[in-house]
Amino acid sequence: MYLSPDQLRRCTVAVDLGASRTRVHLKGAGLVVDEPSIVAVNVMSGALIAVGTPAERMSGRTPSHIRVVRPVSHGTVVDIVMAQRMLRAMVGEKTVRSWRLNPRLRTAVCVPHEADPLAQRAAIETLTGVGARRVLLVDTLIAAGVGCGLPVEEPEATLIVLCGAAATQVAVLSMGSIVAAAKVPVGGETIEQAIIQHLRNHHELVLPSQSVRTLRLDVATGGLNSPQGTVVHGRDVATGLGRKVQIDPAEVREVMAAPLTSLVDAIRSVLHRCPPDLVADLADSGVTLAGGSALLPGLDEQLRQATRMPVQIAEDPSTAAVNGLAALIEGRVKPLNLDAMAL
Ligand SMILES: Nc1ncnc2c1ncn2[C@@H]1O[C@H](COP(=O)(O)OP(=O)(O)OP(=O)(O)O)[C@@H](O)[C@H]1O
Repeated sequence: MYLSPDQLRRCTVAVDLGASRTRVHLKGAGLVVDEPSIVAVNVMSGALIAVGTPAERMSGRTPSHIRVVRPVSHGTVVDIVMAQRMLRAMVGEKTVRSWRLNPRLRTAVCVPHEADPLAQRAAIETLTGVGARRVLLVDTLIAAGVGCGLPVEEPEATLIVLCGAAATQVAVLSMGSIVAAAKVPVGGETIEQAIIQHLRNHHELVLPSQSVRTLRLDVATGGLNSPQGTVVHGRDVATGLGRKVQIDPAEVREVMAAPLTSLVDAIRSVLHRCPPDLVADLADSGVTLAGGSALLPGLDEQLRQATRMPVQIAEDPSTAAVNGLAALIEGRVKPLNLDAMAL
C-alpha cells in the first residue's frame, strides 16, 4: 500500500528501533533519544535498574539478580513489554504522559524491508503501548535513502547499502520504491562475534564483549598501527584465569574482512535483478553507505574495488534512517508516494 506525504506529515514522532540503538525524533524538537537499545532489570522485583548507555556498561558485569536485556533483535522488537519500558524511560514519563493525552498522536516508525506481519505488529504494539494512536510503518531503506539525501523520488536509480548491527540491507531505489533488495547477516555485531571466535580458537582467550568493541574501534581509528599491536585482556579458555595477549592488527583486519565478501555478493545479486537502464544510472551515482557499520575501516574501499563503482559514506551514516523519517514527517523532502504501510 502507498503512504501519501500528507499522512506522514501528520506524524509528530519518528522512531527507529534498532538492534543496536534506539532513536527518537520529535517534530520541532529534533533528535531527543539516541541510546543503546539495552535495559537492565532486577529479575526479583521487576524494577528497571538502567536503560541505554548505563545499561550497556553493565553488560557482562551484573550479579545474577540483574539481567541485561536487548528488546530489539535484527531490527525487530522481540520483547514488546521491555521495549515499551525502554522507550518510556528514554523519552521520559512527562513526554509519554503528554502523548497519552493527545487523541491524535501519530508516530512513524522504520521497519526492515519485507518485515513479516509479526514484526510489523510488534513495532505497532510497542508504540501504541507508549501512547501512539496511529502508527505508520516506513521501510528503513526508503527512510535511510531520504536521510542520506538521495533523490529517492526521482525516476533514476540510487543504490543504498544500510549496514546495521546484525544485518546489512542492500537496495536499488527509484521513484519512491524499492526495485530490488537483499539482506545479509553481516553487521557490526556479527563482526564482533567473528573476532571473539577467532581469539577463542587461535589464542585460547575469551574476550569480554566490551573489549572487542574497543579492539575493533582501535583498528578503525588506526590506533593499532604500532608494530607491537595491542594487548587485550581476557580469560584463558583452559585455566579460567585472567590472561593478556598481544594482537596483530593485520590479524583483526583479516577476520573483519571475511564476512564482508557476502556483502559484495548481495550487491551483485541486487544489480542482477535490476533493469539495465537503472544499473546504467548507478555508474555515476554509485553506492551510498549508511548505518553505523558503514564506518567499519576499509569497507568503502573494499566495495569500491569489488564493484568498480564509486562508493561514498553518508554524511551522518548512523542516524540516516531516523533523519530520513524526520525529513518525511516534517515535509522537508519533495512530495513522494512511498511504498509503506499505515496501520
Ligand atoms: N565508528 C564506528 N566504526 C565501526 N562500527 C561502528 C562505528 N560506530 C558504530 N558502529 C557499529 O554500528 C552498529 C550499529 O549501527 P546502527 O546504529 O546503524 O544499528 P541499528 O540501526 O541499531 O541496528 P539494525 O539496523 O541492525 O537494527 C554497531 O554494531 C556498532 O558497533
